[in-house]
Amino acid sequence: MTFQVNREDGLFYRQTLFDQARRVVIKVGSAVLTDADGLNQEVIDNLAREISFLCSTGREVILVSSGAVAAGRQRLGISRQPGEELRVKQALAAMGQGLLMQAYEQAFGRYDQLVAQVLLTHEDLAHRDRYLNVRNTIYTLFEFGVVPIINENDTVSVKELRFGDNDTLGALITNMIGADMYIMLTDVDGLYTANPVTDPGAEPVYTVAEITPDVECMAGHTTSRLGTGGMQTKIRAARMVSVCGGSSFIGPGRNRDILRQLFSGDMVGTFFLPARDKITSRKHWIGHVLRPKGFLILDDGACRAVRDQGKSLLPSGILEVRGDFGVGAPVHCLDRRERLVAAGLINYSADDTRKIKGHRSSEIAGILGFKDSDVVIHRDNLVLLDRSDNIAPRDVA
Ligand SMILES: Nc1ncnc2c1ncn2[C@@H]1O[C@H](COP(=O)(O)OP(=O)(O)O)[C@@H](O)[C@H]1O
Ligand SMILES: N[C@@H](CCC(=O)OP(=O)(O)O)C(=O)O
Repeated sequence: MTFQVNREDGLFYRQTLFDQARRVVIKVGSAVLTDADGLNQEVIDNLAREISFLCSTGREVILVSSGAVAAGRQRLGISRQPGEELRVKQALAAMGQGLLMQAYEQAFGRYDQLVAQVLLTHEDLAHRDRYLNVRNTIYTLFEFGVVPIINENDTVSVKELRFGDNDTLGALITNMIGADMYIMLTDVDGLYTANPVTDPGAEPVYTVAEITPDVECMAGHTTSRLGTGGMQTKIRAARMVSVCGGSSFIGPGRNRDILRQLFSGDMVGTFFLPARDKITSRKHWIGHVLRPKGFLILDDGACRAVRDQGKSLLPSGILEVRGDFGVGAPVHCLDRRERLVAAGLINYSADDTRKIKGHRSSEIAGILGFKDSDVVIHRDNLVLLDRSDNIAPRDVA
């Protein structure tokens, strides 16, 4: 299979990238942290030991941790019901987040490692000033030698704008702070060619050079009662990190020495190499953090110009405009079959874009009575996406 590299090359890449990684984000999922009785204290103690060890090697580490809902459930003594309402989960998270932090505070305390709680909503990352504030806070915590422990602020997150799974949140944080590596610890040994829980013939994948549609097809949803998103959200997260130049890893969170093993070059779990063509942090923010306020359907020529020739989007290539948005809003560009092509910040409002669609740039001033730009989306504000980046519902946010 073309997306995989051979074992020797894989080992070499891993060793080099782990040696060089100075800033690392570690995400630990509900499937590992929690069991039927709530938080698994042994896993928390072990994580604290392993992360304190990494910090002692001079690395800056962030922990993205789930577990608030499970901890709240444990304290209230109520079991999980099928189709549980969001408000119930939010109430459980409100109870459990404090308990989760208490568990970490104690566990890290044994190694004299300081920790801090950072709770985020999607809105915090979608507003550029808030995004930069969060980043500065994290950098300052690093200066103090503190490990930030991040979770979604479940209690205030509205349904439509939730990260939902912490895989995505961890990837956004990795790119935001320019971390070298994103480590996702879960309840399976890594990525398999199919879900190993349901398919006994599934084989482990060690090193992924490029996240092709073949790789995406391997990923199934979660079969655990505790996790959210399964491998699908992990692969998408790995892809987001890879296009920004970082590497990712998926591996077994219950393995006692997992971080020591990884950083000493053991061949465990699945490693994803950085993409060859990386995008800037600003383009990452446009394409992966912002949710679209509208959609543009493009003709084939416009898709080719944007995707293959790196050009700006002209009004002549737009077939249809969906949604109601203002100047500067984030929009998604789709092809005729409604497959995702790109995301960008638009130079005209929805009403004005509807008026100029299908026309030449030289006609804009005549139609609108003004012309702010020849192009509808400038290529500096345009980032290519594909099917697997589609995190937004097709109706407008
Ligand atoms: N191809 C695959 N390889 C490995 N695991 C897979 C695959 N497809 C689906 N899975 C599922 O993904 C689960 C891990 O994801 P999830 O339950 O969301 O964990 P977490 O809480 O750690 O994020 C595994 O338990 C497994 O059921
Ligand atoms: N934010 C929620 C967890 C979300 C969640 O389950 O995510 P994941 O760990 O990716 O399966 C909590 O703290 O309980």
